[in-house]
Amino acid sequence: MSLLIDDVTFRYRRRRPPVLDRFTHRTTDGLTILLGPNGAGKSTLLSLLAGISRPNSGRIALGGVESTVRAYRSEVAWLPQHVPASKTLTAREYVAYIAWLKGVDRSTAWENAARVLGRVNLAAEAGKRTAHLSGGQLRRVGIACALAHNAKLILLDEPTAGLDPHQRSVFRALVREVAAETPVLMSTHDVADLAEEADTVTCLLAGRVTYDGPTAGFLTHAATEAAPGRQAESAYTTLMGLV
Ligand SMILES: Nc1ncnc2c1ncn2[C@@H]1O[C@H](COP(=O)(O)OP(=O)(O)OP(=O)(O)O)[C@@H](O)[C@H]1O
Repeated sequence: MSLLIDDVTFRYRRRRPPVLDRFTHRTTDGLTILLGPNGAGKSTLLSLLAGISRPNSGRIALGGVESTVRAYRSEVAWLPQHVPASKTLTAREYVAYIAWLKGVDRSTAWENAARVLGRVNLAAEAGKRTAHLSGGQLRRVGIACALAHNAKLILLDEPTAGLDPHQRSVFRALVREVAAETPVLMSTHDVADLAEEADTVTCLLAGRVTYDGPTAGFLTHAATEAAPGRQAESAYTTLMGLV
């Protein structure tokens, strides 16, 4: 199902320069990664796509459903950059609660929660209160929340931040598996780790697109002298005007 972002402009305050300036994009199936330096507008874009904020102009629609319509939010799963812990809810209760809020019935939400916690390697922590989990474990609870209902689009805001190297590689395998069924749009600073996994790359710089297309095309921006395994970083550096 395709996501249309048509000529979207967004500013946090009137008379301030826009954070996103006439941004247009149509997501394809599979995994799209969103790259850009700090402050480029990646989280802002994802919160617009999650239906949390509204564009000042332009439109966002998923399979023809506009982001301003209530039904849109239950079609989209969103992992924000900061996952708030709960003092009272266990990991399983937390994930089940999010699934229920997205419209899954109680017993299915409870079953789904156990299944997706297993997929993010947290089965052993399912009964622990989220406030007692480590930062990386809480992040994985957030990823589980994004998988716990039948979303038509999954948005992940820096999902690998704070994950240890083993969990990063578990996550890479998981995201490939998930993206084979449901389109995933994910912001990341892990250019080297993730760019080569992606089907599509979108580069943002100060709210404008510097590249939007297949990963193979992105990699052609690498310097000819870039070492093997460093092509993605080199392409990023070129597209961000850092050389
Ligand atoms: N709530 C807010 N109010 C005002 N300005 C904001 C707000 N949130 C973000 N901004 C500004 O919008 C711009 C884009 O921020 P955003 O968080 O979208 O960038 P980002 O690409 O996700 O950055 P990072 O890689 O550091 O997470 C920045 O200049 C930031 O200061």
